[in-house]
Amino acid sequence: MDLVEQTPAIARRPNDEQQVCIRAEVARPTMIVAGPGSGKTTVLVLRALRHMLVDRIAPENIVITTFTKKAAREIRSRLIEWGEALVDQALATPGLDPEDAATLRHLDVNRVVAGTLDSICQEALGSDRHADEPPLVTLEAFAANVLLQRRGRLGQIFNANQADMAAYLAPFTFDGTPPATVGEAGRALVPLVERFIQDRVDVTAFGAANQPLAQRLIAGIAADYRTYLRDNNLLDFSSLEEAMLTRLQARRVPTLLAGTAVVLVDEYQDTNALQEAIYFELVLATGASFTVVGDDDQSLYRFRGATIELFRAFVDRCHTRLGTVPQGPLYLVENYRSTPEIVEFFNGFIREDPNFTPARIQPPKPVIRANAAASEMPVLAMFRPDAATLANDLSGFLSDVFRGGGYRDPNGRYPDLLRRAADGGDLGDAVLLGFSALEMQRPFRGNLPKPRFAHHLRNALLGRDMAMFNPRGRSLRDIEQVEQLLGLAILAIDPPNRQGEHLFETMTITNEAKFFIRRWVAAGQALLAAEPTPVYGRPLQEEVADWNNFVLARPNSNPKSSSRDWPFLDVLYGLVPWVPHFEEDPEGQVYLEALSRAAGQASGFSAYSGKLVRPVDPNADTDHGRRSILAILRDVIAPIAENVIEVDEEIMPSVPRDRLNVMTIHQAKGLEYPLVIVDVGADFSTDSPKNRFRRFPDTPSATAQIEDALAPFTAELGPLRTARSGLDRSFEDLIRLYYVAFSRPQRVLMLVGCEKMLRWSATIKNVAAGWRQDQSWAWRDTSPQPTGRRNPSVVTPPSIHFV
Ligand SMILES: Nc1ncnc2c1ncn2[C@@H]1O[C@H](COP(=O)(O)OP(=O)(O)OP(=O)(O)O)[C@@H](O)[C@H]1O
Repeated sequence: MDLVEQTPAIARRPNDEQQVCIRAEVARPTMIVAGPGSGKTTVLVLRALRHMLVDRIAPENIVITTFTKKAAREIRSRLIEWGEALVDQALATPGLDPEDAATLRHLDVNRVVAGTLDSICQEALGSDRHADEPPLVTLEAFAANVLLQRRGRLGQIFNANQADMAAYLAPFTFDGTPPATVGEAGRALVPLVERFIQDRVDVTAFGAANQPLAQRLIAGIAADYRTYLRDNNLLDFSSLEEAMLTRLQARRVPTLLAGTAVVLVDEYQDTNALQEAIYFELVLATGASFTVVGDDDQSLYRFRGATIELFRAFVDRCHTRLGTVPQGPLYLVENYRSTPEIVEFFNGFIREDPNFTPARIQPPKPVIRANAAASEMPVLAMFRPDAATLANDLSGFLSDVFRGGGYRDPNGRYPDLLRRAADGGDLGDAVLLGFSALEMQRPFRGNLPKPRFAHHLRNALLGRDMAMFNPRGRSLRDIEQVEQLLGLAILAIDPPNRQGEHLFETMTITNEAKFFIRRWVAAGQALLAAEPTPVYGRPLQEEVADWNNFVLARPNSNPKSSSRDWPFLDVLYGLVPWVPHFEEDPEGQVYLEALSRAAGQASGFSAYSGKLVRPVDPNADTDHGRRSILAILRDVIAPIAENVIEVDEEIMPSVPRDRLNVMTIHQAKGLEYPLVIVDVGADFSTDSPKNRFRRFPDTPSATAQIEDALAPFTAELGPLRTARSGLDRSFEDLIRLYYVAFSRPQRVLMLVGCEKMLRWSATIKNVAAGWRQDQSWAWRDTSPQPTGRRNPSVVTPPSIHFV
């Protein structure tokens, strides 16, 4: 079997269901519900094209929203590719009306408004300001955390009421432990405060006098924070969407959306209450037609407020809010993505646990069926005693498939040779998906972080001359080149010869931050001492010395002295040429974007806007130059050292073809690959309570607990969500997660894990490996054995072939 990507849909005739919805009336909302790979996104794209080509709706009046930037790019490229093909074909029609021909020639499909709802809100509100209005700045989560601490007075309040606050926030932290520092409290608080808006919580009732002290304090912190944002024209992601809703409710539709005639929403199952309100108001304000597509079994974003019940009740909600009964649900039942063996596997998986059934859409949607002929390639599985052995064997398998003559089952159970596509197939046709993409375990109680499977795999691949693309696998602060660049930047703006000490040593920042900053400075010093090759004849030492002259107000003939101030970004970019990894390596480019974003965010909330100011008296406490350095250290450098800056690999338009792409399952939503490897438990070698939340939770997840805590104050959502227990919802989330993973492959699905999970008497229970919530195990054949025969030592599910 060659690992070839499937032919795109446009090459074939859409199936009947798709034709039904393509012919749907424009004015009535439409709901399409269908399983994975059935063409939901394809329908949206075709529908948009039909509106442009048949209904003559201008592209800029069509809005398509999707869940990730990557999916938005995918939709845009399909629109352009298929749109151009259709236009060419139409133009070749004999006797075409000249007016129609002129319209077709001028059609610019690129003008369709396609993106995530956040990005569309950002663009619509940002481009709609009056000339005298200050620009809106959207804050990232880390900046929101910093501001909560400072402007929401979290620091003082937390320190004065630590026992109450820590106990209240404990269930909402990553591992359920009470936050010990203000930074940790901030991290637990940000999602709660965002939800106040996303879930449209009655914050007055939440913080009322009869409520627990911690709740009252949190309501106050949130109020101060919101006031600060409002007064300073700052928005976090939830207030960005809220601002859009307010405009729409007041019928002040932003110019970008004013002419909207069509609203098409992909992945509607992950919509939150605030987003639902935006869609309804946009439709009411513009009279646009409204189509949503989704799959209740693929809702993954509960932690961002996604409320599957809104999708399940779409028909009723449309009726109530829009006053019209939508068409649907319409079903798509054929899967055009995967082989029948894979479809059978994920169909079985989603129906495995009877406790999951009530969480699914009612009436149940039809079971998805494969459109392709049988491939004779079963679902594969590779289980090994430990993560290092597994990494080694998996890299050997990948090397056979993508670099060698192909992989053949040594036992001849499936006759086909598995190999890369003859026409340009490469490692980029494969993806490794897992619960997390992290390559190191989180440090626990001061222990050194231990390498995880993805880390072993990176090394094993390197050993066979192959590489990985996993920028999110490692923390920014641990990357060798990031250490060097930030070390150099600190040496440039905060040289040690200021009364014998770096300024950062005198600051009240966390010990964690200081620890990493010191490490970076040492890395920077080492690079300086190594005297790297000059760039265009300029030695690195000179670049650093010039910045030193600027910040210490020394006479300086260099152009740097000419300006009154310099954005810290210029310091970073000035040093980048001596650390070529950032320009040459795809992972390096992603890291540089994250660093630039951290520096850029400072312009929105930091004193001196993230700029380095020329000093007058560099050693005086009141000097603005000196203070501007402190602000950069506190608002840009310290957050990176505290590991709160997220790496966003979505900025890469495409992953290099010669690398194995590693992603979280969340990121893989909506995507497809010829070969998908799903990590179902490579690092689960014991039944450790610490990793139970990833495989078989014994307590409700942090997100489920936040939902429970807010339920009494969200009159509408609360009862909907809590109809199922927090623990049930945590199980549901895991089932949906792995269902999405198992339905991504086009040709081959391979599960990888630790052998101990397969023991007949295994204690490492794992939803991804067929365990049901009632502790029974689908992979274990419990039918009565003939007398005298003992149970085998390991389970061997019939539908999976172990390699
Ligand atoms: N009618 C069709 N004929 C042939 N191929 C199709 C058809 N519809 C969709 N496809 C192909 O099937 C694959 C899956 O389609 P699509 O991504 O639209 O499915 P989806 O329902 O949105 O999937 P998911 O829910 O998993 O995101 C794509 O490669 C697409 O090109």
